[in-house]
Amino acid sequence: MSKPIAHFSRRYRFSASHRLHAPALSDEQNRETYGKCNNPHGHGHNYWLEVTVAGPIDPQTGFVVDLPKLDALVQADVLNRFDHTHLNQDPTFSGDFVPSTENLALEVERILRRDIPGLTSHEDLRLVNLRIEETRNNSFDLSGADLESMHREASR
Ligand SMILES: Nc1nc2c(c(=O)[nH]1)N=C([C@H](O)[C@H](O)COP(=O)(O)OP(=O)(O)OP(=O)(O)O)CN2
Ligand SMILES: [Zn+2]
Repeated sequence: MSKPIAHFSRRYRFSASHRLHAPALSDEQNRETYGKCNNPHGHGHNYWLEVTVAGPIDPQTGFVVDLPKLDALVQADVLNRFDHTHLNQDPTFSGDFVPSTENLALEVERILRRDIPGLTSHEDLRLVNLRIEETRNNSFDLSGADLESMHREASR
């Protein structure tokens, strides 16, 4: 019989600044589109990142994932890269890829999709939801079917 699958979520905190500005738009269009977030001086957020993985529960440990290993991965690949940085200066966001929270979620997903299967020996561990909360009111999810179709596209 196959092992029961469970979802496990873990939250992380990081702080970063950004300016929402699309190089392809005029200054006026940028102001119209992004309003106060287009201020040339930028502004900061204390982001929450929530990572949800799914996989078989190991009958010996009772765990879906080894937490210190997941923490070390997120720390090394995501938090060390973005915490206390200006996102517009990150190479990913230095061109046309605006550092909106949607695009930040896409970049974090790209990194974690690559590295999460390596956390277990069976490689059945999958990233099934990624949430970034930018403010108390704004949050962005990449989830379920959307992630699956992104994975299929990427592996073509
Ligand atoms: N679709 C998106 N819209 C907006 C994004 C985004 O990433 N995707 N980001 C922003 C800003 O970065 C902005 O700083 C958020 O500001 P605001 O909407 O004013 O924030 P809140 O009202 O939720 O919170 P306060 O801290 O009370 O200002 C804007 N839009
Ligand atoms: Zn902002």
